[in-house]
Order: sequence, then structure tokens, then C-alpha cells
Amino acid sequence: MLVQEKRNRPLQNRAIIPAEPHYAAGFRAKHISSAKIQGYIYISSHSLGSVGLSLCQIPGHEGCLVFGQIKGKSCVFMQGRFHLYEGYSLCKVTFPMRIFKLMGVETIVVTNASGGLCQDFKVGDIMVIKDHINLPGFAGQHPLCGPNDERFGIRFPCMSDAYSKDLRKLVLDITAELGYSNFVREGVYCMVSGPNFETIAEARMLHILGSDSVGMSTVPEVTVAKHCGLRVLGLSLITNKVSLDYSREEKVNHEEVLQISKMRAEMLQNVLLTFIARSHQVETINNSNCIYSNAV
Ligand SMILES: O=P(O)(O)O[C@H]1O[C@H](CO)[C@@H](O)[C@H]1O
Ligand code: HPA
Repeated sequence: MLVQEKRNRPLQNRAIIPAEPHYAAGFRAKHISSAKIQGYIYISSHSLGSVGLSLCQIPGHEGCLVFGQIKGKSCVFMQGRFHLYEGYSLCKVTFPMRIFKLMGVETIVVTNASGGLCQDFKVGDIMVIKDHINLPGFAGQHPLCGPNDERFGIRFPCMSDAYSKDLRKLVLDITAELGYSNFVREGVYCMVSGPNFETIAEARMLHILGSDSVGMSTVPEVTVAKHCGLRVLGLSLITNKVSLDYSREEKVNHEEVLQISKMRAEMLQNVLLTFIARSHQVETINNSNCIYSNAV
């Protein structure tokens, strides 16, 4: 991921150059604040209601990097993300995480759209991600495969607590205060590579394996973020029910996913604004895996 021949130079003095220039161009900076990013957040998904098309190739993934202040906190937002199914390697899909780490970001919020496997979930529910299943990882499609860069994290990182318990509790408190509890759940997100939606047999298998929802993203970014010591909150908007039943006629499609995302955008924004304002209530984790804890 980082330029190979420069591996031994200190990270701070090094240019970080993605292998392909068009990848770097995939995100346009919208507003670059001169302030150093002190500690916040990346949010990515069409769940926030942005609709457009750019070098991020998927409708709903606008492809902008937005810098700004929210409630006095420096934040950087990715409007959209890169996916494995677009043909990007997982190194490239997760590259922004390491950039954010070097910028001084401490907390990552990932949002996504997913299909509900848990039969209690309804379309429009917001699932606080408590854990994930890295299905592509089982087949060797894993962003941390290859030489480990010890400056970011250790060779064999623990993933049993990838999604911060404290941040999950905070967001559940916030949604309760906002009166959203009747459509907020907790659950396990499973990543598949896509781009096709699941067959009924696949959906049944994922359900039996313990997945509450399924999508085509998020897990690689969270894995790399956790590897380099970032704390993570994940929110998944249930945009469709995944059929486990051969007699059901509904067919999922991307337009439905976008439509439900727009419907919940405002509520998700309320949750996130309050979260950003209050996340200082949760102590920053001093993660011993991570060498760089400050902005460069
Ligand atoms: O996970 P995000 O990027 O939110 O989007 C989800 O929605 C798209 C399918 O409609 C896929 O990209 C899937 O992963
Ligand atoms: O049903 C789904 N399956 C996979 N990815 C998805 N993203 C939104 N809905 C789905």
C-alpha cells in the first residue's frame, strides 16, 4: 500500500502515495480547513443521503472528502466509499483509514446500508453493529494480508472488540433520548463481496451462521481501523429484508436501498450530530497496538 522502497523511513517524513493516481483523485476535497484534524470521524454511506456519481462509481456514493467543524470538533467525512466489487483491492478500499490515522483521527464512525436477515428487523431500522463476520476474509480476501507494517499495528490483531462497547452504549443512550428506540437494534453484520444480492440459500446460510444483516462493505475498513488503534462505531441502516423463503416474491434492488437511505437520512444525521457533540464522554482508548497516536 505504501510505497515499497521507502519502507524504512519514519512515517512522518514520508509521502504516502497510492499506487494509482486515479484512486487518489477518487475523492475531491470539498472544504479544506487549515486546522489540523484533531481527533474525529469518518462517515461513509449513502445512508446520509448524498446522491451523485463520480470516480466513486456507485450511485449514492458521491466521492467527496468533506472537512469541517461540528460542535467545535474537527471532522473529516468521506461521502461514499470504495468497494471490493468495484475492482479495487482491499488495500485500496482501506487506504483512507491509514491516512486518517496519520491525520490524527481517533474515532471512526462507519455507516452502511444492509439487508436484514434477522426476522425481527424491519426496513428502516438502524442496527448498531456489535460484531461482524468477515466472509471474504475466510477466503483470503483480507486487507491485512501481505507484509505487516508494524508502525500501524501488530501482525495478529485481536478483533473480538472491534466495535467499541462504550461508543455503542453512548449511541444507544442517544437514540433512546431522541425517541428512536423503536427502530434501533444491535446486531452482527456480515460482509459478502457482492455485487449480486444473495440467493435464498446463501441468505439462509448467513442467517444460520449468526448474521443479523448482510452488506458488501465496512468490514475491511473496520479491520484496518482497529489494527491501527482507532476506535470504531458502526451503524447499519436496514434498507431491505433479505428473503429466506422461496415462496416470497419481493426482489431487492439498489434503488430501494437508496430510497430507504434517504428516508432515514435526517434521523441518522440527528444521531450522529449528538454523538459527535457527546463522544468526549467516552475516554480515548490508549491502544498499545498503535505507534502513532497523534497527528503528524
Ligand atoms: O455498504 P454500502 O456501501 O453502504 O452499500 C450497500 O448498498 C449497495 C447495494 O445496494 C452495496 O454497496 C452495499 O454494500
Ligand atoms: O440485501 C443486501 N445484501 C447485500 N448488500 C446489501 N446492501 C443493502 N442491502 C443488501
